[in-house]
Amino acid sequence: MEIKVCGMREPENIRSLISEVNPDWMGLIFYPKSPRYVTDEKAADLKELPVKKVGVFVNETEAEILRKVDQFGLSAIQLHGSESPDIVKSLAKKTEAELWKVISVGAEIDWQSLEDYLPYVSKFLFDTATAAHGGSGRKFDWEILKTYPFDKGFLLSGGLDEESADEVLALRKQIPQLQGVDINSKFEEAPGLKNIEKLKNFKSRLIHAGTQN
Ligand SMILES: O=C(O)c1ccccc1N[C@@H]1O[C@H](COP(=O)(O)O)[C@@H](O)[C@H]1O
Repeated sequence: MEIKVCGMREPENIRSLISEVNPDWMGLIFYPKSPRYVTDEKAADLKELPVKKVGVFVNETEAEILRKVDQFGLSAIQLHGSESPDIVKSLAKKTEAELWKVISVGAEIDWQSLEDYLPYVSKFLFDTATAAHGGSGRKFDWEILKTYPFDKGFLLSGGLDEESADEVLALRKQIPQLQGVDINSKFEEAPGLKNIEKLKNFKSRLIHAGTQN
């Protein structure tokens, strides 16, 4: 199971995250309206860190996304707005960073509407639909994912907390394309500042329980 810890910002907190939690991915939010927004001044501190970084963007221009990939040394681009397949296709021609398309889940998902993204994305990420685009701390009804029709892997997101580990593992037994989780606001002391003990606890529950089954 992959673990992405999103919404990181503070250098000391990031150092602890890398040395004590060692997640597969660390997310930096480049959406100016987010309380977890990472400014350009942080680039020098963050570029060379020994962790794969994912930039989170909401309907951002292509030029700005590509600038941030270079400036922050991003390994993946998480498109968390209403970016069309054409935008993703165009980005795919211009960067080697992985492209992840977020699908905001409300009552239903039109699976057919995801087909045009398939050639260009490394994975999908399912999050709860919210006016603020992300970071809602709310789960959606995961039952809907049992009808996921593609082989492409995806991450599960939206309000995951320490208690979610067992449920995630149970879901994975039914949906092998569920390749990991993205965790954020439920592990925070303040926006952009994570509780390292909670993260360690969640990871060990996910890994330990995963090896028992
Ligand atoms: O966290 C934010 O502020 C944010 C703002 C705009 C787009 C995405 C954002 N975060 C992403 O939201 C999901 C779920 O977060 P949560 O667990 O519900 O707090 C996660 O993918 C973050 O990358």
